[in-house]
Amino acid sequence: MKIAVLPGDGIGTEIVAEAVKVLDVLDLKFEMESALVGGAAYEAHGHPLPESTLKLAKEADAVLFGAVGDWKYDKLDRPLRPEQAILGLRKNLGLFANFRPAICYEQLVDASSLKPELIAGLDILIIRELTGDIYFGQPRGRRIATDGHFPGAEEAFDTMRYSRPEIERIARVAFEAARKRSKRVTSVDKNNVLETSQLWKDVMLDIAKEYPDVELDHMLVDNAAMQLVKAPKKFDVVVTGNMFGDILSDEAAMLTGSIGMLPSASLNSSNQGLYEPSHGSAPDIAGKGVANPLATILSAAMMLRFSLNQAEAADRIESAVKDVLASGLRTGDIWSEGTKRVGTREMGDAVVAAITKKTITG
Ligand SMILES: NC(=O)C1=CN([C@@H]2O[C@H](COP(=O)(O)OP(=O)(O)OC[C@H]3O[C@@H](n4cnc5c(N)ncnc54)[C@H](O)[C@@H]3O)[C@@H](O)[C@H]2O)C=CC1
Ligand SMILES: CC(C)CC(=O)C(=O)O
Ligand SMILES: [Mg+2]
Repeated sequence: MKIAVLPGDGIGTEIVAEAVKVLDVLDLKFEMESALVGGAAYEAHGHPLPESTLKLAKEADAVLFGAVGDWKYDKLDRPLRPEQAILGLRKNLGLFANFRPAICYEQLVDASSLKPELIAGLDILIIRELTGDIYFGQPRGRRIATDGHFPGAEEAFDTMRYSRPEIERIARVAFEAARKRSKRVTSVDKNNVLETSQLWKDVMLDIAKEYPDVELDHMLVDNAAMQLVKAPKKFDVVVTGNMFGDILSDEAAMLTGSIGMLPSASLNSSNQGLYEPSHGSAPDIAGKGVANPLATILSAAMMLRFSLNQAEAADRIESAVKDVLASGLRTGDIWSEGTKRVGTREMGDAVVAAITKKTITG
């Protein structure tokens, strides 16, 4: 088994180092190989997703990814921007199904700005379609106005596009996931305005016929954004398109205490996966040693469970994370009165120590 380790930029390198430390202590039989990606790869090789990095990712059984991007690359041509690396990996590996579980750990209920009764016991699974929609639709581009009325004015356009097969396969992923949970799926779209969303809803209704044991409801995305903070526990499995899922999952992260707590798994049809925290490279805190590594560590646990057939090891990581939170250690993003503030490295060390202690005491 081989894991491609792609730390990327900003806090990516800091948090992935902690996840690797945790994987190392499990003493499992796999090989890890690292490569540059994003801005780091652009600096070294002139491209955010060099052929060698893509090849490593394709050949690996799983990819552990940090984050890419920095404001300093904002003026680069789009194909050279660091974010194209993660989009390119998703597309090239066919990672169409993105799982973003928003779980509020008991120990973090008080850290949230939401009322405890709203989030205690929260366990939502956001399933985001990841290789279609406006992030990939063609044509896209910019036009210089030529009519002379607005000399130099520019028009820019992107294309929101979904095909029936793309929606069918993500629908099945959501219904299958719901079967293992509460048997409820909420499909989120904007069908009152968008053609793509009308197709999305039609296809969801069609696929629902294959799953008579699962209840399907539909919600418009603006309402869903509101309901997520009003009554989050009413949701169980949420299935939505690429852009809406991007936005709603960052919102849902705050129900768990912080964006630093939301892991993710992006899978293709052969269960090969890329595992990354839901957040970005956080240039504002990069290099300070304060980023929360738990979303990445929990993503590594998802990797063990989904792609590497190591469910027991995944349980050990998740249980260690709970122990560490119970012991009162917190990075700044989840800190609250009465808990102990620690940095990225100390948090990773604490998870390693919790795993080691459990191994020794059984
Ligand atoms: N998958 C990826 O590689 C992603 C890359 N990005 C890129 O990341 C860069 C920064 O984007 P932003 O919009 O600032 O989003 P971001 O998610 O990087 O940061 C948003 C806010 O959350 C905080 N934050 C994020 N992760 C944290 C952690 N683990 N611990 C503590 N605080 C954390 C940051 O400090 C910041 O205040 C951009 O270049 C963006 O394109 C953004 C999202 C995903
Ligand atoms: C480059 C972006 C689409 C990454 C992002 O925000 C995400 O996947 O959550
Ligand atoms: Mg995002």
